[in-house]
Amino acid sequence: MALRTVSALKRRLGGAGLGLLRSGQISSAAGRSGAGRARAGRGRGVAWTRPRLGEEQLGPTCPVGPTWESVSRPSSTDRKCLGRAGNFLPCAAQHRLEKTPSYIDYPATARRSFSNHRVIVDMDQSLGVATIKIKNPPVNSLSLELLTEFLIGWEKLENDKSCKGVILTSNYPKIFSAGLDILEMCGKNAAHYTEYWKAVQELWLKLYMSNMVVIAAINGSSPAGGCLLALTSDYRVMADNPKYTIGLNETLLGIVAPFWFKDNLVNTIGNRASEQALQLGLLFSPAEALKIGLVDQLVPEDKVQSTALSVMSQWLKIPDHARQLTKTMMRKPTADLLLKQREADIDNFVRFISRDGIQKSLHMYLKALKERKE
Ligand SMILES: CCCCC/C=C\CCCC/C=C/C(=O)SCCNC(=O)CCNC(=O)[C@H](O)C(C)(C)COP(=O)(O)OP(=O)(O)OC[C@H]1O[C@@H](n2cnc3c(N)ncnc32)[C@H](O)[C@@H]1OP(=O)(O)O
Repeated sequence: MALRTVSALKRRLGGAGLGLLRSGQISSAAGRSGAGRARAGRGRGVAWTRPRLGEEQLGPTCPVGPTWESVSRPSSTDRKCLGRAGNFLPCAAQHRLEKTPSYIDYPATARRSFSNHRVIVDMDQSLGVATIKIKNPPVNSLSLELLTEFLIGWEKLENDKSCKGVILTSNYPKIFSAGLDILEMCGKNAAHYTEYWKAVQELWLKLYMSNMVVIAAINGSSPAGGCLLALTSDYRVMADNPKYTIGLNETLLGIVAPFWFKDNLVNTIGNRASEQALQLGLLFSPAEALKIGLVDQLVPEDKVQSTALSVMSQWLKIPDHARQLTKTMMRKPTADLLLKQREADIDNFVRFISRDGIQKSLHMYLKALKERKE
């Protein structure tokens, strides 16, 4: 039976760092700027008192990420921790996550892998670099299940003190990701749309604001949400194959890229190019994408992964704290805009996507995709 909710998925995967995720709210229990990072104590950007594992610090005194405290600090009475992306989690639960056994608690060897149904994570511990391969056939659409599993994998890496960089790629050459799963936005109810949009927001916030170096190895087409996923990274290497396209093509589906998609694009390619790209729903060839700065480097198909790795090693030579603070300085204002109005953004999405006209557009787009094959 298909699992349609985060809570259902939590039950199925129970234990994999998930016990703490509240239904409908995918939460970072111990993001790098939160308690997990403090425990790791490797100064990812900011110095602070380092609590030891087992020191229960419940309530408002619990160490939280300094860079995000100002965003939406919980009241001193609500005994909750603020995670990196501004989401709340009971502090005791946060500490339980820290103690949750995972592969990072085992003796270190050069390579470790873990995977769930839709995400493969391969960690090279000697380099401190993980590769996340998206594996959601046929086209790596970003379904709720995929988003949930991705977030679980991401959280594990965030909590792994040896992991300094992540390469994002697809398990299926030719398609990096087909973007948001249209089926998640069609013919469902408001509760489902809410849950789905929360997961989309959460993944974007986590990736966009990660202290790790994130490099996208774009080995195929990457429309809409797929492009957004790539845009969260610090550097984009794309396969130089003119058959592939990348861009925020939402208007072609009769929908509108939310403001934070737009902001991420503007920060990358500038206002004028974004205005045109977004209104026309442009999908760029790799050469065009390179020209406007949507991607940073084109390489032959079989060199995408190795190039991403060598770029990663360059980025990892920069003193970590300086790079992280710089990244935060550059990106925080953009992320804050969403953090300050997450609920309103969800309401907008749910209202917009529930409209009859929008549902009709999405159905027609899906139909056209299918007919293209026939
Ligand atoms: C003003 C207020 C605004 C508030 C916000 C409001 C609105 C919300 C905005 C939401 C933002 C949305 C972002 C998105 O990401 S929407 C998704 C956009 N994605 C696309 O347009 C890509 C569509 N797909 C393709 O172009 C191609 O499939 C391909 C990725 C290039 C791969 O081509 P090919 O290898 O030829 O595969 P097929 O086309 O044959 O596809 C195989 C099956 O997969 C189904 N499919 C494809 N894409 C999706 C998708 N994104 N979601 C769900 N399903 C998808 C396709 O229909 C085929 O299914 P079938 O085998 O059953 O026929």
